[in-house]
Amino acid sequence: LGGGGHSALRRAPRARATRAIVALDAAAGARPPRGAHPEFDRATRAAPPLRSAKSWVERRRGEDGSSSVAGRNKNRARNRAREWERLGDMVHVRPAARAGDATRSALAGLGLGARAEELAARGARELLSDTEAATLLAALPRDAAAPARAAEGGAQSAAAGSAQPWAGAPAAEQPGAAAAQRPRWFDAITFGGLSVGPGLRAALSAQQLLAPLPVQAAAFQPIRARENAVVVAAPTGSGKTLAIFLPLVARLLTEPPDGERGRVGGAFRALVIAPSAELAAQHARTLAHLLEHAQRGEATARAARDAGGAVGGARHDASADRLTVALWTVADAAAARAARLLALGTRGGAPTTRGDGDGGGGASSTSGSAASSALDAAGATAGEAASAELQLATIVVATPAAALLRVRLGLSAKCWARLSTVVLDEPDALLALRTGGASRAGAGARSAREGGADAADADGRARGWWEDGTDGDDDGDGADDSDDDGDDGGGGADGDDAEDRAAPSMPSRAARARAARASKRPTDELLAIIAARAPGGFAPARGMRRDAVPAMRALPPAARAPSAAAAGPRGWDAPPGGSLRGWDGASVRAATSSRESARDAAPARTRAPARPPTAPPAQQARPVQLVLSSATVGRALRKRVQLLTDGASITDAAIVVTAEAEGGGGGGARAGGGGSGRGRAQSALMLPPQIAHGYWLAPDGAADGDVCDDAWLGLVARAWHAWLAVDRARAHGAHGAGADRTPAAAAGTERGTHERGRIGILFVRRADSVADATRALRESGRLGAGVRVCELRARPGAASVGSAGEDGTMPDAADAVNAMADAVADAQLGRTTLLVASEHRARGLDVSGVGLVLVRATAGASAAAYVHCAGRTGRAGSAGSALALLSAASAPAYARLIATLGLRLSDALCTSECPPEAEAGAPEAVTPAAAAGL
Ligand SMILES: Nc1ncnc2c1ncn2[C@@H]1O[C@H](COP(=O)(O)OP(=O)(O)OP(=O)(O)O)[C@@H](O)[C@H]1O
Repeated sequence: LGGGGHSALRRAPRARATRAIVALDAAAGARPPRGAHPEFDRATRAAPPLRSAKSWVERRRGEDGSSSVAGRNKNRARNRAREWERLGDMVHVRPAARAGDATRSALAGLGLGARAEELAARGARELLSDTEAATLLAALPRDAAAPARAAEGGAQSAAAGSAQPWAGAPAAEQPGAAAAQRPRWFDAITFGGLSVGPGLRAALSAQQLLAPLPVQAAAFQPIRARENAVVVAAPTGSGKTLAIFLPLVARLLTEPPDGERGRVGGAFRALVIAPSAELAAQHARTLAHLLEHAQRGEATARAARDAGGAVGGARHDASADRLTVALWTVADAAAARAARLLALGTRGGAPTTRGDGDGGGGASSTSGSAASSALDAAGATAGEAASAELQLATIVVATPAAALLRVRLGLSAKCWARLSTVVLDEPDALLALRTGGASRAGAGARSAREGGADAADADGRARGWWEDGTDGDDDGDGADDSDDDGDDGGGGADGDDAEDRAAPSMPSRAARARAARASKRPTDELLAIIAARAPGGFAPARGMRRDAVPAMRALPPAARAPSAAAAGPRGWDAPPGGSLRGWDGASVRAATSSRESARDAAPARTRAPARPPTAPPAQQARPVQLVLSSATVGRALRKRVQLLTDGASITDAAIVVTAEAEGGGGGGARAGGGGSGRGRAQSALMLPPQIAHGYWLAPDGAADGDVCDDAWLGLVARAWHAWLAVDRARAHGAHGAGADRTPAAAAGTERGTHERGRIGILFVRRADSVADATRALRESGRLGAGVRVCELRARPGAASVGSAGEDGTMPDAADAVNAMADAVADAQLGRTTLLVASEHRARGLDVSGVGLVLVRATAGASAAAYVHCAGRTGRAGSAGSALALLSAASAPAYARLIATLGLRLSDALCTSECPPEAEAGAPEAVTPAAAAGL
């Protein structure tokens, strides 16, 4: 096969490997019939011609297919890999093409001769469909993976081009060497092959998840092995959530926390930060499900072992064995009160520091000793409450502001001792990138002052691409907070909300402004604190200019420099010069450290802070793993992460896992990704290719923005009905060219057939428009009598702190999660639901069966926001439609966006008047990579 083929296969988990086999088959002469299926024709036109793969294979046959090919020409190999993957897409549309012999010879060529025989024995005269492949692959001996991994060297040599026939017998019957020759990709095609234990596998099969998706296979080992930094970049709906949680939970389940042999549960070991309460609640529920099943499975296995005396009859301490998950999405009353006092305590006073002779820190500013002691009392109580919770919770899922509020209140040093992983889900939203745009002028200026990364990022190429205020920035800017509620990642709005609830009398505008300022970049601040408090910090510096990171710069040197940490535990000593000035959270931090030192080493006010009593010796500490996951990983984000992880570049600092080839098909962002290898490996915005895109244009004069007037309601209704018609036509199999049939023609086919429920999501721009839009749509009745219209949003107060894992239950974390579950259940009963959500909260939400996304496009719409909204449909390979609702003002922006993303518009999903710009926006016109400045 040559190096290219092998490197493709080595990287390939189940689906791709299957496809590669099929592609090989086709290339070996079994050309699938053109015109057999309209989709197939489309695919063959869009994908590179089969011919090229065939000639490539033939060429390679004539050459020495040795590993040196890959070594000599990596780029070429990568290009070939892409071809394979694209070819592979076609397997879905030609499951019945006949090529049994060719398949067998392909399998034999891959060293899988016995499998080929097995296929033949089954009378398989067809190419493998995905289902067949899954069946076949599931039948493989699970344990076969172990010897292969043990003899990695052999596997690598196989992957590098020296494949030898694999006997194909079950592992037990194979000589170790033969098993070792199996290519590694082959081992990763089942969850068992990934070393996912039986408990976790039970959790997965309870959800009918039978084999890992590509990104899950790719990310498993790096995260499981606690690599310092892992970036998971894959299209929306490609399975990133489990790609991260599976290896994380697998590790937590099997490895005792650092320094605690024999103990698995309890103790805060992982922090998952999500940009919205909705997403955090969804993650908490996913984790709770995994833990519940996994631990039940483990408990059963252990009971069996106990019964057999394998563990010497020792009784397990249940609490030490159980992992639990806690959800922090809003501040609890104590934390809110403490935060209020903190704000009051620092009112009007410049942040003071330990170094200036006042060991009490920032609490001792102009507000006097009464406020200061109240602050200490409230903060200590809240801090202790949070600390106590962390003694029980193994995984905390939180929004940044909610986590920060508790962390600031002074978690005891003990809490940090076992932390091993921090997950930033949607890091670009969490880190609130500001890369240009008028509304960011102030932020840009601030960044420039701070010499931060933002100024450097704000170049022409990145501008506009990452101008993604909808994803958090707006919330971070105190003045804009009024347009949102709850706790967006951008900035601590939840803290404010909680304050309002807990202490309605509080709102001094100045204090609120200060609080907002202090939490301007809560994720940065959180990471800075973690870097300082967790014994191992983040990964060691490599050519890092620490001064470039505002939050890091504010940290005391002992906390910042891993080399310094080696000399002694991290603490809160004042930086040289005794000033913490220049860091937004300085006063709060000073107050926090004051309380800690008061607890840890009284009397604190007269002496330097003591070292945390329980911090393990620095030389034992491993760095905290940082995992980032997003469909939109671009240049600016990489730069920020580079700084946060102290890496010379993100590719050096982190293992970057992408599954772009799997999801970024012909119409998606990948269309333009054929540039440099770097651009491809770290592609920018990714939407799966099976989403059909379209738009509906409002009548002239319709307002832009979230106005719920008659014209707008009519537009929503028209788009909704048109989609229903198309979707029904598709579902009833009378689609002909599928999405390309007209709604009217399609509508005629629906009568007399069984209806399944549909789920759509309508995105409006502002969170406070959600309720209005929902009400207006309900009252207008234009969607039809049977359609339920529901808000998809966590109401402040509905989210709660809770834990799960002990009994497998999760408190009702957020209305949003329940609304999603209801919609799915209703759809199964044949009812149709339209969920209404705000763009801010689009990221990560996973409602299975969403067929339509309606995006209310505005003039300032950003590409990333569109990707995340549209990505709520077409998940895990399912079909979906994304319709933009345009006004005259927003149409040009939409057209640009479509061109930038390289999307194709579906005729059936567009109004007849197509904006000329959109028509002109051929996929090749602007490549995403170029637009993102990759
Ligand atoms: N191994 C699997 N097999 C089949 N379906 C899966 C598998 N893993 C995950 N899924 C399904 O894929 C869907 C999307 O997964 P997930 O939410 O992790 O996507 P994501 O990549 O995080 O998307 P986003 O970028 O939008 O957050 C979920 O409904 C999930 O149940």
